[in-house]
Amino acid sequence: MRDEMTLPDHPAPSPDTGPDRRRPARASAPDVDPARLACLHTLTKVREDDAYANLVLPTILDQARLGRRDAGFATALTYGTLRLQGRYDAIIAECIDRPLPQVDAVVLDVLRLGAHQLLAMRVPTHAAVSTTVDLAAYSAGRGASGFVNAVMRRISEHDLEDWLARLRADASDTTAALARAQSHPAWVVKALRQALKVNGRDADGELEALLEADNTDPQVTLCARPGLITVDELSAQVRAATGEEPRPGRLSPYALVLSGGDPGRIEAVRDSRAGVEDEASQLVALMLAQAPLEGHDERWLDLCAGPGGKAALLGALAADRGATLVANEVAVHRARLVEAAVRALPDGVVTVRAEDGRKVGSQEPGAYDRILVDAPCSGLGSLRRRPEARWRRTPQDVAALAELQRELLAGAAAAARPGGLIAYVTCSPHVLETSLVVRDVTRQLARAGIELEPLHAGRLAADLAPQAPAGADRQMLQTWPHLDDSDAMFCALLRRTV
Ligand SMILES: C[S@@+](CC[C@H](N)C(=O)[O-])C[C@H]1O[C@@H](n2cnc3c(N)ncnc32)[C@H](O)[C@@H]1O
Repeated sequence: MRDEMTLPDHPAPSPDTGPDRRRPARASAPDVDPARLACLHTLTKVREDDAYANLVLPTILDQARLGRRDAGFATALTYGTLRLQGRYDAIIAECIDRPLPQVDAVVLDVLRLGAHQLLAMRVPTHAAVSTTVDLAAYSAGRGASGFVNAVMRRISEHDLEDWLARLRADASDTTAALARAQSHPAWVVKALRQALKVNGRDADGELEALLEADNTDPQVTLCARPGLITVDELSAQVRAATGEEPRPGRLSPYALVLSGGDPGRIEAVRDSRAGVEDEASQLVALMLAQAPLEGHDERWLDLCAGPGGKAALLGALAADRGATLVANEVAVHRARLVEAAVRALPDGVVTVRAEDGRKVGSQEPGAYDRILVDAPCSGLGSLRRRPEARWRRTPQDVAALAELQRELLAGAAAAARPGGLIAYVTCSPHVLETSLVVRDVTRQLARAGIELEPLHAGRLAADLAPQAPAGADRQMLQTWPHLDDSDAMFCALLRRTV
């Protein structure tokens, strides 16, 4: 590839022409676009401090005092760059003479931001190149700007389609081609292919669409908590605050979907009568609440409740039913978030606890009628909303989480009364965190004299959702970003028979 590309006006870009760390001659701040600088600060915090972009970006935008338009541009640029970092690194690697790891980390972040503007945003080439060069000069010294200028010009010689074809052509196999072109680690590509297969889907036909869906900006989904606010009332508040007409949910009767914007401008969100919650999350909470149950139906448990979206919906449904909910969360600061999420509910409906959920089975055996185990997981089902997550997670994380998930589900089964219901939920379609956990725990408990009977979660989902999810034919429900426009949420519904 490198040989095919000629750069008559510019020297071959090389890390040698990168920033001179000894004597950085920086451009002055007025040369730098504050929106792009805010993006670079965020990327630096994500890289150096393991920060979450969605947590640090709003503060950085506030400090930069950007107007709404510039803040929107900076948000799209930051999230898009983080999601597509793998694709851009592969492209940048084709444009330089040295291995990518030899490029200064700040310069590489600047180049990634530049590549996203050239290939995924409607920024004119000259503006993308000149602002990126200015950003390099300001953040890494004037010595970096020649290098960045040359790389940006090489990137701009091809459009996205052309680059993707080149990345695919240079890849060693299909997984590597998808990993490079669709910007996912290869192990995640393999795990998602397996998840599609296990769920009876056309893995080869659908995988690229799933990966592509992970690369899109998520919409903002609200949940109108029943008994606290109706969907119509919430819709009126959305219109008043944003001027936007939200669309009704497809998977949840309580959902309203907005194209974007700051939900904090909506009064009901501020006072917790509504919350920001993906439709599939709403659906699985509703499924636990509505699954048929014989006998008493008074004591509900949310075993892993923080930050509290599902606890707030379950609490609202429990209040309507005359039931109570214990919302348990091991991390104290996250238990405080649960308290905030449920604060609009009538007193006495929800009790928030901060304990290790693995102990509940021995401490309160047979105590609960309905239990939600929304287990800590890899989050591979919500990659759209967590732009940096795919680059942080490892296969080792998945194995460690699966162990914890098994312990939590086994504890929940012991805490359910005979006849009681358990919803085992993850925001990941990875087979090690989903069906295999359910299979292992069911077998292990059978040996201990506790029987778990699976209910048909897919059918129940189809009955409750305004539109049946794509996986409604399966006993264990799996929703999909590319088919349901939601997170990839897994839900197994289990009845403890003895
Ligand atoms: C997927 S999140 C739950 C999301 C939550 N249900 C909601 O809808 O907002 C998993 C939660 O489990 C918590 N957790 C991790 N280990 C736990 C344990 N041993 N016992 C209870 N909670 C735990 C994590 O701190 C995290 O807040």
